[in-house]
This record gives sequence, C-alpha cells and structure tokens, in this order.
Amino acid sequence: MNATQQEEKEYLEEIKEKLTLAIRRIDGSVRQYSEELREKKEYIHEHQSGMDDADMVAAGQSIDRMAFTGEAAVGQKRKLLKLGQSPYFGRIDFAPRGQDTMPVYIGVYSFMDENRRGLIYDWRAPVSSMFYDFELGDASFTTPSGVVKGTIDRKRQYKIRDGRLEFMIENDVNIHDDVLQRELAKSSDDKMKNIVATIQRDQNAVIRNETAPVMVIQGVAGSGKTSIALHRIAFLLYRYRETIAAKDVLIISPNKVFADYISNVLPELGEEHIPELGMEELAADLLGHRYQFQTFFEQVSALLDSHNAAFIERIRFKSSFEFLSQLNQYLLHVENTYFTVTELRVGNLTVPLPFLLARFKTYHRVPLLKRFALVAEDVRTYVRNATRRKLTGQEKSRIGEAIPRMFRFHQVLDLYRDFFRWAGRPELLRHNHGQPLEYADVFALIYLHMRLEGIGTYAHVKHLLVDEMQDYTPVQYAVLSRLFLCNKTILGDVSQTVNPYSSSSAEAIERVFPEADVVKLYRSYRSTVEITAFTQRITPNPHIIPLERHGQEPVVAGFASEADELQGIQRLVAAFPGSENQSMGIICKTLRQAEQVHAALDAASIYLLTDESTLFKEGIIITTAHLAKGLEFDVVIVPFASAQNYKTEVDKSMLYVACTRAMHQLTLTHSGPVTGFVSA
Ligand SMILES: Nc1ncnc2c1ncn2[C@@H]1O[C@H](COP(=O)(O)OP(=O)(O)OP(=O)(O)O)[C@@H](O)[C@H]1O
Repeated sequence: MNATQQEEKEYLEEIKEKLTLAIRRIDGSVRQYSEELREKKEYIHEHQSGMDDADMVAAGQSIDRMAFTGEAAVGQKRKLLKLGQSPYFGRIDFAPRGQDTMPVYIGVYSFMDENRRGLIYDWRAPVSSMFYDFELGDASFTTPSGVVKGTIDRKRQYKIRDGRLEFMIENDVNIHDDVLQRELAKSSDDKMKNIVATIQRDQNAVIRNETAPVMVIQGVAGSGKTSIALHRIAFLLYRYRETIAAKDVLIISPNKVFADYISNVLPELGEEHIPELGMEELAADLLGHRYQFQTFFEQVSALLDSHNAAFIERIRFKSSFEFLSQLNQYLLHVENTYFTVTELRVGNLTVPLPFLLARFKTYHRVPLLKRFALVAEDVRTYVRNATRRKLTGQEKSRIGEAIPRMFRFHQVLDLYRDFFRWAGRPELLRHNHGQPLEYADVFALIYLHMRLEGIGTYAHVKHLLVDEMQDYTPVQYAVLSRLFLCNKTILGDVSQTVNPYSSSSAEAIERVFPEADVVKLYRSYRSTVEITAFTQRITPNPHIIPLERHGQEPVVAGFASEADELQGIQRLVAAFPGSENQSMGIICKTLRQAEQVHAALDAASIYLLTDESTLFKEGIIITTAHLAKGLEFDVVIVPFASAQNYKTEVDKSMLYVACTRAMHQLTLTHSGPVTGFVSA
C-alpha cells in the first residue's frame, strides 16, 4: 500500500468515526423526543378536564411538531447509517481563484461536522457538478449566487463497500472509464440501481437541466434514459426542496413490474417513494369508470396474434397527427353548427332567437356541454326582467330542459361516433353498445370529454415523468399536456416501440410540446459490443456508440423440432445456477408462448411474469418482450426465433426489444428456418 492509499484509509476511518458519533447524537435526541412526547401526553391526559379547546389545539400541535422532528431525526439516522457503509465515491481538490485548495468528498448524501463544515458533499450540490463535468485543470460551477471559477488539482474515485475501501483510482487522464467498466461488467441480480458514481458528462447535463419546461430524452437502448430520468427527479427534489416533495412528482409507467423494478433508485438516493400511475389507470380515472376498454397490452397482443388490416388501419389513423387535428376541426364544427336555436315560449313571452344564440356564443371559453346551464340562467333573468314577475318552479325547469334540447347530442360517446361520420370514415370506429372500447379510442374519447365537458387538471403534480414515450400517440400527449400543466421529463426510443403503427418519435412529441428541450443519447451502456452489433442487424441505427466492453458472441441455435428446442432451453436453464451470472430473462413474443415455455420447463424457481404481475423477481424470469421493456438481464434467451414466428413489423419490434435486454449473453433458439431479421 502506498502513502496515498494509507492516508485515504486513515481519512476513511476518521469519517466513519465522525459518522458513528453523529449517529449516537441522533439516538440521544430521538430518545429525548420520545421521552418529551410521553411526558406531554401524560400531562394532557392528567389535565384534560381543566383544558379548554384552545389549550387542546395547542397541545395537539406541539405533539405533532415533536413527532415530526422525531421522524426527521430517524430519517437522518437512516442516511448516516447508509453513509457508514459507503461514505463517498469521489473527491476533487478544488482551488477557487485566489483561494486555497480544498478537498471536496462527494457522496450520496451530505454530512457536516458539529461546526457545520462540509465533510461530504451531496452529489447534487453545485460544487459536486465539477466531478462530472471537468478533468484536472480549469473548472467552474454555478451556484444560485453566481459562477465560481478555479482549478481542479486532483481527482479521485473510490469504491467503498461495507465501510472498506475496495479500490481507489487517481484520475489524471480519463475520468470514470475504469470504474464504469467495472460497474457495467458486474452481474445484476436485482432491481435498477443508482449510477451516481459514474454519471457521464452528457447524462449530467440532462440531470441538472433546471430550465427546460419539457425535457425530451430520446436515447438508444441501454443509454441510461430511465436511470437519468430518475436521477433528474432526485436532483430536482434536492434543488427545489422548499417547493417540491416526492409526493408532488408523478411517474407514468408502462406497467406495475416496471414501476417495481425502478422503485429502488430514489430511496437509494435518499428520496421517498414517488407516486406512479399506468396509462390505463389514468384513463379509467379520467373517464370516471364509465366505460370498459381494452388495455394497451391487449391491443399489442391482438396485433401479434393475427394480421388484421382493418384493425391496423384503425390504430394507424388514431395514432396520427391528422386524427388530432381532425378532432380539433370537428370540435369547431360542433361549436358552429350543432346548437340550433328554436322557439322558446315562457307564458306569453317568446325568447328572441338572436338572444339565445348570443348567450351561447358569450360562453365560448366554457366547455360546450357545460354552457347550457349558464344560458338557461340568463334566459330566466331575461324573462324575469321582461315580464316583471317571478318565474314559477315549472317555468324555471322548462327553460332548464329546453336549452340542452337545442343541441344535437348529449353524450360524448355519441359525438365521438358522429365524428367518424363527419370525417367520412365511419368504418374506423368499431364499437357496439355495451362492448369494451378499443384501446386506440380511449384517449380520443377522453380528449373529447375534456374539450366538451372539462376535466379537472392534476394541479398537485409539480413534475411529470413519462417513460416509453414512443408508445403514446399525439392524442395521448394532447391529453397529458392539458392535464399536467407542470414541467415534464419525457423519454423513450422509437426503435423500441411495441407497436410500429402507433409510435411517436422525439420530433412528433416536439410538435405537441414546442417548448421542449430535446436531447439525443447514442452511447449504449447495457450490452457488450457483440450483443449490440447483433441487435443492430434487427434495427440498424448508424449513430449508436456501444461502450467498449466485450463478451461472448450471441448464439443462434437451431433445433430439429420444437420439443428439441425446449429441451435445449432446459439445458441452458439447468447450467445457469453454476455460472457467474445472476439474472436470466427468457423472452417470448406472446404470452401464450411464454406460458408454453414455462410449462415445458416446469421448474418452481422460474417465475412467469404476466400483464397481471406487480412485482419484479430475481433469478430466472419468463415473459414477453412487451413486458420486458425497460428491464435488463445478465443472460437473455429468445425462444422460437423462427421465420414463421417473427415475420411482421410488430414481430420485429418485439425481437429488438427482447434482444436489447441482454447485458452479457444472448441466445436465440429456433426450430424451422431462422427469422430473416437476424441474418447478417
Ligand atoms: N453512467 C452510467 N454509469 C453506470 N451505468 C450506467 C450509466 N448509464 C447507464 N448505465 C447502465 O446502463 C443500463 C441501462 O440503463 P437504463 O435502463 O437506464 O437505459 P435505458 O436507456 O432506459 O434503456 P432501455 O430503453 O433499453 O430500456 C443500466 O444497467 C444502467 O445502470
């Protein structure tokens, strides 16, 4: 061990000691809080009879305050205990211009000594940004009060686990690469992890962007989009801690398993759990559970099961911008032509038609179906003034009923049906009374509800995160933009659409959010160079830059029959526990195929993940490409990779998603000719 390492080890011990002392102090104050709380409660109990309402309220408030301070202390202790395991991962020695050099140790949380001197800086602190943005030499960072310039004289990275320094790297040339390589080469057995120690410069720029009202991240498979988006949330929670709390953020996630898969990251970064909602849940909530509808998963499954040209055409049209603009034109048409004023007599008085029409037009800012009550009230006032008498109850309700009758429709669903007639495309709506709506109709119907009846916004949400953006259509974005008026982070990859007939690129999303900052990421971290090269055969992207990490060539294994193929998969599964890998994903095209493989393998330790599942499981998982989106595995097996099974555009998307889930090893199996999508 050299002198530097010795010095660092001693410093680590010193910090650990300080952490232990700080934990003891917190323990002491937690004990004191609970003792005071107990005494206060006892006091109230004994003096209850002599206390008036004001005393009781004051006592209650003081108990709440104590409990809150106690809880904060417990939270702080949890952070310190975590820091004890791994206090910091980086250090820069920074000399602000004209001042002495100071070492800045960077960790997941900050830690100060009793004199409030920073011993460890939170990775999100302004000074820590230099660790990600600069090498040795000139550097600067921005604080709320201005830019601080200076020089970085030293830069180090550490891996500290269970309080022990495992390794230390002096970065005089290329930052991060060594540590990044080690991190990426590891096998993964669990949910998504934080990447604070190895965030790259371009990723850091996205994480710390404070100005974009809408941030769109379009990145290739494995470019860290989801990781970055979650770190961005952690950053915003830190930067705006006075105004945004974890409960004010909302993640729109593709399914529950994905939500569970990413649920560790923010707590690892010291933040609370973030609320999460699926698109279907949002839809059901907005439609007030009035309609039954197909899920997105069911729509994709139907596309995979059979090639139905009419079904594809319906989806394609409803995923287009044209659909959204036609809906908007239709709303204008409704506004201008569907309110037909007719004679309205109250007693001897006839309400003039121009008066009725003018009142209807006055309320053009009010959703159309909400205007009738307002117009009726105006008519009542008009009649009262004209006749100089009070109206009878019967007259009042006659007016209330007459106005809506002047409008052609009363149900939004009827208007939606009428839209297709108006557009000259009645065949594009397949919906019989009492039947579930097709998924492609759900958000269009919500959009009409919003425009015609108004729907309350989600005003409490202060930041919205939308993952898998390519799977949502312009109409869905139009709904989201009206519903969530807050800043947004939207991320995805057009190549990973599960439905090529309805995929949205960053450019498409920009049309809905013209104020968006769009960032494109091409460096891929997940897979080995060999796996990335293989997946490029399926969906080429000339811009992709795989991180230089090598492994086995992917294997395409042909078998004489399906039974042989399943036995071949069984052998791979049996050999897996002895390997250095920890997670395996067997990814099929459809749920039926996944169930078939699951039944054939017949091992209790293999978990079948379906659209009903809510939890991500460690070990061996069998699932579909759609449900595996966003997940990753050390080893991936793609069964039934035959020409017969993977032949359409949707099949190709599924194959691409499945293969890009692999970090270290990829095997495709098939019986019959192999799919043309992987031919070299
Ligand atoms: N800077 C980094 N340091 C270490 N690991 C990283 C870094 N960036 C990305 N990774 C790793 O790369 C893998 C892919 O990241 P992530 O799942 O966030 O990517 P993605 O772009 O959302 O992928 P996909 O769209 O294919 O689901 C993860 O294992 C993540 O930890």
